[in-house]
Amino acid sequence: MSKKGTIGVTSDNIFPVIKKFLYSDHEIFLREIVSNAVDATQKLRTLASVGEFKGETGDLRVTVTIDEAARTITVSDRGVGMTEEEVEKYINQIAFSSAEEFLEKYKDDKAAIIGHFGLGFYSAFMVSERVDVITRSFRDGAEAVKWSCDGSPEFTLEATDKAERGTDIVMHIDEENSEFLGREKIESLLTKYCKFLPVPIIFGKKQEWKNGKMQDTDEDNQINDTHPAWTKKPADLKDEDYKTFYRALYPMSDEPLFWIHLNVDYPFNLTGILYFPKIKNNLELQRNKIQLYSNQVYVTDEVQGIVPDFLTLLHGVIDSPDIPLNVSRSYLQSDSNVKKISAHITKKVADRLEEIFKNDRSTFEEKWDSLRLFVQYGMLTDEKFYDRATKFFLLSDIEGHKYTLDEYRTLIEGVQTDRDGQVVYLYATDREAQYSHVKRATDKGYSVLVLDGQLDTHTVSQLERKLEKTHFVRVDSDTINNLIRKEQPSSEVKLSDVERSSLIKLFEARLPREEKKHFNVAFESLGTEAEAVLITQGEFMRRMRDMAQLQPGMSFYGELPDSYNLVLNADHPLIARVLAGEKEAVEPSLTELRARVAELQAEEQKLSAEVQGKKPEEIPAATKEAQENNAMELAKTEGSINEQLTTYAQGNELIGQLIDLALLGSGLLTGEPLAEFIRRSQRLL
Ligand SMILES: Nc1ncnc2c1ncn2[C@@H]1O[C@H](COP(=O)(O)OP(=O)(O)OP(=O)(O)O)[C@@H](O)[C@H]1O
Repeated sequence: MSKKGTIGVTSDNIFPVIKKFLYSDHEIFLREIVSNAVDATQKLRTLASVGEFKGETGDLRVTVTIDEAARTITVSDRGVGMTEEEVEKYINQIAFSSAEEFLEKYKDDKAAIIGHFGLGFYSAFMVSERVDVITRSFRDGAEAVKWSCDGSPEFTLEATDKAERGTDIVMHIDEENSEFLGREKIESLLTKYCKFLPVPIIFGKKQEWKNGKMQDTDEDNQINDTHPAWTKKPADLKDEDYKTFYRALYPMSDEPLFWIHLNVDYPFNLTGILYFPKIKNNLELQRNKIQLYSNQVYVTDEVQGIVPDFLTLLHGVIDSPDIPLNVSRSYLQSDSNVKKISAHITKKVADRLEEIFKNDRSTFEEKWDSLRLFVQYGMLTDEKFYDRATKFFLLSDIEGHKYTLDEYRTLIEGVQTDRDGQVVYLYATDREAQYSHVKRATDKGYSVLVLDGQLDTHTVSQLERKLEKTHFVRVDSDTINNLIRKEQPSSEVKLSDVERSSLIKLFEARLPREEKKHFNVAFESLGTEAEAVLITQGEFMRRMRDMAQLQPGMSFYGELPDSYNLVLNADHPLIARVLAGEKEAVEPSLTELRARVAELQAEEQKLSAEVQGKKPEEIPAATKEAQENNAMELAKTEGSINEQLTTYAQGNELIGQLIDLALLGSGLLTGEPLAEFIRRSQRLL
């Protein structure tokens, strides 16, 4: 028997297309050819188990060999093999037409196909100038045949000698792809794609270092673990087995925190193990660690679109023959199986966390810091996950105690409800820098949370939206009496208008002048025991700015300067001392100017009364002019007062010292201003 033929092609020659196709992904040929060998082996096992094959199955292994001199890679199996008719049918017709169909379908979208599955046998032509298939069917009396094709649509098919059942695929590697003739290259590809195939894959012998070089030992070099942990029953696995498997997947990683063994067979098939890694404070670095398999064949480690975004932070393996692989990612997301799979995994992950929380809260709390970012990300991006996570999401207070949302509410409700019935959650983002504010709050009997994570700003907004009558306020956003506003109004500030405006000028004169910071002087009556001067930063603007840093489209807030309040405690003796000093040193020379200001202000009021209710055109020109002149003189006189106050303030160390103490109390005094503060303090001492 010897035969020549032409593969039934519609297009002239699709081989050049195959060669170019997926140029950067030529390596997948090895996965395709080895998994065909594994399929053929599995089929034989099945036939043997149902009694259709009665002979000896023998050692069912797949071997991969390289012959550098002959420039070939051979993949051999002892599976079902093919008869001549089967070669005609499967290799010439089915394999060819499916390759052609595949190319036609995805010629514009090839990069988007998951793991580039489906090209099958013909992917061998991406790297070969000729491919031989030497095969003998398992059927009694079947004769061996050799099919050979050099990449043109012509092939030959002839009888050949082959003692054993099974198939050898011999790929004659072309010049361009010589790299695939290297042992290390092939070993690394086999490790990537075939590490967990269910039939032993043997690639040469294990090597050892001997007489100054690497030499073969007698032991076969088996690439794969045919029974990876995820294919076993959870009941048969110990914690150590899960950890060992994790190390096999990610040799350099820290130990995982927890894991989930997935095992579903209805309404779709899915197995796998997902691990919770320690997530450091950077979301991006953690992605793409989940490996996707289809019946133990590695497909891809890019699982976006298959699992919700936040789950891509997990590590591990998902194996599902029900995820359609030869489709584009955009199609995937709308596939109903994929949607179900995605929802199922989300639920399992939440259930598992809840279970650990309930059964072993102390371990859960211990690991919470490494879990928190993941849980928050899930809550923020997945409503269903949010609902489930509210049972185990934890808030940490300044002392490190951890509470669920419900527990915390119960704890603070009594003391921290304001006059409008809002429960106020106080928090610090930096317990060191905000220490003095934290202390004031805890001294007052308030609880303070620590929210210093990458996603906390978003979480705060989410909780305010989700929880009723809930308001989050950072400890330094107002003075202690105003953080949580109660029934009794805070006591009145007893300062005259002139005193107020003098103090504003005096302090403004010494406030730091920075482009990115804006200070506003305010007054409060905080009692003689409280600080003389302190700095607060309004919650709303600060939060908007924090958000702007994390979210594109909010850059408007990001560009605004940081806005702070410098709060002067009118009750404090040091403020009284500043005023007294100013009154003694500056006021005498201001007497005339102050009197003039009073006159001008009275005049201004009189003129305003005259024009009140009149349209601009009804106001006499003389009145308008008088108003303008009056305003100009007022500004000028006030300017002179301010000048003198400023000059005085600049030479007054007490004011400088008070401001610096307030900056220090909010962690805002650094660099040269801090050095100057130290020098001044020494002088004063
Ligand atoms: N090593 C082998 N032993 C026996 N039959 C084989 C072997 N390799 C390929 N075949 C036959 O050739 C057919 C076509 O192979 P091809 O890889 O193109 O497609 P497939 O395996 O059916 O699908 P896939 O696209 O998932 O690889 C197979 O279905 C099988 O019948």
